[in-house]
Amino acid sequence: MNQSKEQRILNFVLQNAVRGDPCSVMETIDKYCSEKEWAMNVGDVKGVILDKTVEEINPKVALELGTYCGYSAVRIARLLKAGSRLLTVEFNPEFAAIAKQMIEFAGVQDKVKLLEGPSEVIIPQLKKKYEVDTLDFVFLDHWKDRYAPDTILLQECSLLRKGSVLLADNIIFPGAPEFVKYIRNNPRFQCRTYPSHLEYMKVQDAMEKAVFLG
Ligand SMILES: CCCNc1ncnc2c1ncn2[C@@H]1O[C@H](/C=C/CNC(=O)c2cc(-c3ccc(F)cc3)cc(O)c2O)[C@H](C)[C@H]1O
Ligand SMILES: [Mg+2]
Repeated sequence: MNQSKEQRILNFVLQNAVRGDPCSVMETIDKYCSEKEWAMNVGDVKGVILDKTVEEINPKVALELGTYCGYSAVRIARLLKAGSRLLTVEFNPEFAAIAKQMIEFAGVQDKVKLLEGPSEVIIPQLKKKYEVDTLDFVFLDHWKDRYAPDTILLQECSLLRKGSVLLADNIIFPGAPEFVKYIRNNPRFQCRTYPSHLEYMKVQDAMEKAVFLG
């Protein structure tokens, strides 16, 4: 049975990156995906916007929706201070298994908890089962039509507090029109758009930052 693209990405990292070095893992994934096979990692260009947002917030508790191969989980976790944690949600078992290996190879496994399952099931479990009070930072990068419903669900589960920051990938391409409409017209969020480029391509994309006002 021939390998999946995601397995090929992981193997390329295992054979070419430096174990325990998150930057080496990110660079190796970016190299493979820009030279060999494109994949939907946030990438090195939009990744800088993600980095700056995480560094500005310095979250104690961060949530990622849509782990995929673990690229952005490694990217976020490398910036977390001691005692901080990233909860990342992935419902595809094959991708979860690949991401787990990617996170462990990068050496950030002590900061990352990979939660396998759909976000609409996991989000309501965060308080009781995963001992979350509120979330400081949420990175949305899963199915684009799920950004808005999951943002509503986060509020319904009282997981956002005054100042919680959401950062959403792919606002232009593939686009998340329902989310943009919902969040920009919502007086409870202060929004800002960060124009950028689609990972590994010369195509316009953007990220949306939304601060919950409580
Ligand atoms: C219903 C369950 C919801 N709950 C869920 N709960 C848990 N996990 C979930 C849920 N929904 C999805 N996931 C997981 O998240 C991942 C999904 C990621 C999705 N990302 C894109 O579609 C995209 C496309 C392009 C793109 C650009 C240009 C192109 F030409 C083509 C594609 C670029 C980009 O940067 C993109 O992020 C993963 C594959 C999938 O298993
Ligand atoms: Mg994306």
